[in-house]
Amino acid sequence: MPVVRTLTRVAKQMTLSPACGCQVSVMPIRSIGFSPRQVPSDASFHSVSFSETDHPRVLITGGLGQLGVGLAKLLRKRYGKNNVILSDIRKPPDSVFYSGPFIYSDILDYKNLREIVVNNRITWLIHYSALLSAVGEANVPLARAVNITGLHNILDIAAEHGLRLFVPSTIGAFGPTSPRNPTPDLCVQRPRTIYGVSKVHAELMGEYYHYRYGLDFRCLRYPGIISADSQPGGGTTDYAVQIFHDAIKTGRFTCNLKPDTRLPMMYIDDCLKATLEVMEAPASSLTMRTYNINAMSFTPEELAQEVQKHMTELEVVYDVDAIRQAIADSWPMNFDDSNARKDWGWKHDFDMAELVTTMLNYLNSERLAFQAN
Ligand SMILES: NC(=O)C1=CN([C@@H]2O[C@H](COP(=O)(O)OP(=O)(O)OC[C@H]3O[C@@H](n4cnc5c(N)ncnc54)[C@H](O)[C@@H]3O)[C@@H](O)[C@H]2O)C=CC1
Ligand SMILES: CC(=O)[C@H](N)C(=O)O
Repeated sequence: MPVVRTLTRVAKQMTLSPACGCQVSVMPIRSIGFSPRQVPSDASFHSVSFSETDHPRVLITGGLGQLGVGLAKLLRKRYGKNNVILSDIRKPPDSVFYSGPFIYSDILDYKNLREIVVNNRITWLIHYSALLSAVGEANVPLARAVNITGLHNILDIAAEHGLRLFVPSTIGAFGPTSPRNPTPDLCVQRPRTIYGVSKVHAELMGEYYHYRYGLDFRCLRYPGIISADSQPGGGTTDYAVQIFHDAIKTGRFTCNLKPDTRLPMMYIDDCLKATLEVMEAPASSLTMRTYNINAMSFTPEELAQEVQKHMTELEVVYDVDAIRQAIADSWPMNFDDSNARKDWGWKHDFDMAELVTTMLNYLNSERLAFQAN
């Protein structure tokens, strides 16, 4: 029985392969004769490995959210405009549409995804599509479909075509029984949101595909991300973006979390830098496939005080949203990212003071430009 023999060999390799994940191609899909979707073993004939091209050919899913456009800008600067394709199910604004390749892609449509990967000779896939924590709780069936079924499509396409795959996870992948201050990479993960559950599932499935099929899966657990030129998509950490907009527009901010709710946070430039760095890191430097990354940790009260150093007149009131508060109370307060710092040299640039100055400078200059027109 050759199939049984092959599987026995594969099983032996699995037991022998080091837990570090340094051997990327321990079990190529071809060696077991079927891909995760049961396609014939030669179905990946059209895949293009990174070494065959000067630059990776990158597809970003869910690219019109808070993070995708900024990441596309960074990657296009590095790899060339036409080597980075943004995709989403929404209509892009003119500024995005005319800044580089954009394509419609619904991650729930497997055939369409595969066609995009094949026709555009994609080698790296950055999977940003998701429903975040608060919107996920408001629509659990949709969150389950996009975050879990969609991820399965992504994993299969990536494994079938030999892609390097990045899937972000989050502080939301931890729950009330996790150590919260600090939260290490490896500990109990029992989140209580569909978002968190789907992200733990993504971490585990990605790592499983790595060891089982040799998928080059890379994952960072992002903290709450703060950006000036893009809006957050419905998360628990959104208050830390909204405070800046309201401070500039009205001088008054109503916070939906309690003043002493401490959460890990990061400025978007650091988040995108980390993503690029982990994607470029040699596989031999990665002792794990999923890393915490962090920059700072603060409460709404501490953030408000820092903003008030620049805008003494800012008034902050609290009107707590019970659902968001319960989520925040189950998440890490401080994130231990020592493994990322040790393995691939992760280092953040923005602390809270730098973040606040940068956000206010950006939004103020935007307001002045708007008034001048
Ligand atoms: N922004 C943050 O603070 C954090 C984000 N992350 C993760 O980073 C990734 C990107 O986050 P954001 O840009 O903030 O998210 P976002 O919510 O702003 O954007 C998500 C995008 O996914 C798209 N999408 C929804 N359903 C889709 C489908 N069926 N097919 C294709 N696209 C679909 C939406 O149209 C949207 O543009 C997500 O996976 C998120 O979980 C993780 C931790 C923190
Ligand atoms: C931290 C996240 O994953 C996101 N910003 C959310 O609050 O849901």
